[in-house]
Amino acid sequence: MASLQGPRAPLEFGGPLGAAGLLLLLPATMFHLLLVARSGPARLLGPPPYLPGLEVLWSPRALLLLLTWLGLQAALYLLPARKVAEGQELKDKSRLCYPINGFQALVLTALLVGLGMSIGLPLGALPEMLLPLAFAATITTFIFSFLLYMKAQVAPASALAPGGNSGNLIYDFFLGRELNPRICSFDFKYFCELRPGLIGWVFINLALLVQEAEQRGSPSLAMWLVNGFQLLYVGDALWHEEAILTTMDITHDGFGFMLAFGDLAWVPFTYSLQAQFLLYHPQPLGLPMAAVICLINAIGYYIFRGANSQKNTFRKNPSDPSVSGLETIPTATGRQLLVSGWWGMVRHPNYLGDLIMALAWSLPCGVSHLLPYFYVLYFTALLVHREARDERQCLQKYGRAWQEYCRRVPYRILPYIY
Ligand SMILES: NC(=O)C1=CN([C@@H]2O[C@H](COP(=O)(O)OP(=O)(O)OC[C@H]3O[C@@H](n4cnc5c(N)ncnc54)[C@H](OP(=O)(O)O)[C@@H]3O)[C@@H](O)[C@H]2O)C=CC1
Ligand SMILES: CC(C)CCC[C@@H](C)[C@H]1CC=C2C3=C(CC[C@@]21C)[C@@]1(C)CC[C@H](O)C[C@@H]1CC3
Repeated sequence: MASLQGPRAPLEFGGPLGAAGLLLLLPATMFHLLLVARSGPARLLGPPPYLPGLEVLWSPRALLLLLTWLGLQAALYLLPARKVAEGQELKDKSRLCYPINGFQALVLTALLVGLGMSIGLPLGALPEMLLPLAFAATITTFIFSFLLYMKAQVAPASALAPGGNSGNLIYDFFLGRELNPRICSFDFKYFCELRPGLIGWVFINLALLVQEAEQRGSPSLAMWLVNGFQLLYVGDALWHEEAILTTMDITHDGFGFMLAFGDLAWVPFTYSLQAQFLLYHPQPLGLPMAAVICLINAIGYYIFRGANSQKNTFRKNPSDPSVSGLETIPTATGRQLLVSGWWGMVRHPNYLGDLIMALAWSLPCGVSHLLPYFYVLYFTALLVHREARDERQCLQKYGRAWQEYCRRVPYRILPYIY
């Protein structure tokens, strides 16, 4: 049976009040963005054009489509995988196994959607359904998070996350109580983190591109760039799926409303904001500017992938020739910290690359509106907050060695600035 964590576990996200605020603010922001993106003025900070009633938001067809999508992704998750990876060691010294077949799921989904389109699947009709789909996803994640909360009631104490077990219902519902909720070998958090939302984002983008082609004869260059960049990002995440097993989402955070809503609603419906904006507000983009934006995305991707791969290779095999020459700091845990290469430049080079890419995704939308830059603003806040959380956890894990790392590499994300 689940027991509550010790009284000293620090509360995050502003405690119960912050969690309650975010429970309302996150869905409200998502609907605001969806409504504003299709409005004429498209003002991020202005009021929404109208407040949709239940007859606009609720659609059994949208719910059915969402459930079919989740079912399809779950079926693809259960297909034989090219590899089964082991996760980090758990409190009880065991390790869970995870199928590595996310990229396969993306390719098979693309084939199925392609096949569907060839026999008349109206993908271009999807943009009109985004509001009811987002509403269905919101209701589904509230119900899902409640079920996850209830499941944690009967989980053994060793299965609980370090946070999310404060005893406060709202806080624990938001953060998530159980670390790796599973039914048999089906891992809900791992499944949600990379599959339905991330792959859904790509296909929502594609639907917006198809709709633009139907409306204007062909997709705009700006729409191609946004689709291409974000497909690269999602394809990369699924190709390197195993890397997710060492992220704080999998190793530290419980699975509750924050991640369930983030994965299943926030990612597909707000990360596709640039493509939504472009459908309703076409932007001229010349080839020279497009080339500059491609270069910015390439630089961002180079840093992001270089940093992530360097750390992942080092963590898997420190004597790999590509990392064995790097300078390191030993820690009391037996693990080492890289202090040269990408990780000697700033303490989170992968975040820097990710932020540069975020900028490249918004630039095709021009500079006439702030709305398409919402992702850059939100993502900066998310990564600054995430960096602080990671820093706290690393200080706890590595103590003096972490302090030494901070002394040797003083900047967190942006060299000489932050
Ligand atoms: N698009 C989006 O919405 C989001 C994208 N991301 C992206 O996902 C990726 C993963 O991010 P995230 O999980 O936050 O964190 P990181 O991949 O940056 O992992 C942080 C961990 O890396 C290890 N580490 C830190 N410094 C060093 C060092 N010098 N040498 C060796 N290991 C070190 C530590 O863990 P240990 O020592 O235990 O290995 C630390 O806890 C990033 O590229 C990020 O940009 C993240 C969040 C949201
Ligand atoms: C809006 C909420 C307050 C927070 C929601 C957070 C989630 C949207 C993100 C938490 C960590 C994420 C990661 C990714 C996507 C966004 C979420 C789920 C990636 C899968 C994106 C692709 C990268 O290559 C890996 C990322 C891991 C973390």
